[in-house]
Amino acid sequence: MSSSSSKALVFVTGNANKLREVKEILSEGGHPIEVDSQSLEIPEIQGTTQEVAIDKCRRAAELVGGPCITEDTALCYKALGGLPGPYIKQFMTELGHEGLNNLLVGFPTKAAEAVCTFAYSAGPGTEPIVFEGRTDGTIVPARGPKVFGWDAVFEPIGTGMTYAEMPSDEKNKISHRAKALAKLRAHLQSL
Ligand SMILES: O=P(O)(O)OP(=O)(O)OP(=O)(O)OC[C@H]1O[C@@H](n2cnc3c(O)ncnc32)[C@H](O)[C@@H]1O
Ligand SMILES: [Mg+2]
Repeated sequence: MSSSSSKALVFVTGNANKLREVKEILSEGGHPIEVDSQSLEIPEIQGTTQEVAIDKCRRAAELVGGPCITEDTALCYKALGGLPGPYIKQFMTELGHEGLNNLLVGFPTKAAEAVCTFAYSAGPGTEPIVFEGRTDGTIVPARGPKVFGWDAVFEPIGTGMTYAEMPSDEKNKISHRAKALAKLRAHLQSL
């Protein structure tokens, strides 16, 4: 982790795996974007993914005192009307990989959408802007290393592999996070 005294863009997150993927994705392509990071746990409100993301980014900008980005990941089960959605972290912690499957016992569809919402604030008092990326998949019994969140139980449509079974560069080509970051990158480059 590093922190910044200048006005470099700061990614505020308490999740080391997110930070690693964001750095990997932003370093690719012809125009790498550099971010500093601050490991802060920001309180998260209840609401839609966008409401949660905007509120978190507002709080982060106040703490950082400059431009920052935050990221929220939701896992939305079709059979459950989009839940657990932005509350997936607590579901993951309490139920584990098996529990994330068991939630769907009795439901005909195991379809789920991984949703990544980046929020960017130019600084304290500036309304955050959000950038969203979505990847469709299926909830399956865990396969692959259980290193990052629910990666082992999410199989993106048409890949035959869970996120956890993919080499990181493969995940980064199709992931919810990569799609959201492509939009954020375009915005930052237009400033
Ligand atoms: O500090 P922040 O950035 O909020 O980090 P967090 O870990 O609290 O993250 P979220 O609030 O967005 O909660 C999302 C949950 O989903 C998990 N997660 C996020 N991205 C994921 C990915 O690409 N693959 C698997 N699990 C992921 C993550 O570990 C959390 O349990
Ligand atoms: Mg969080």
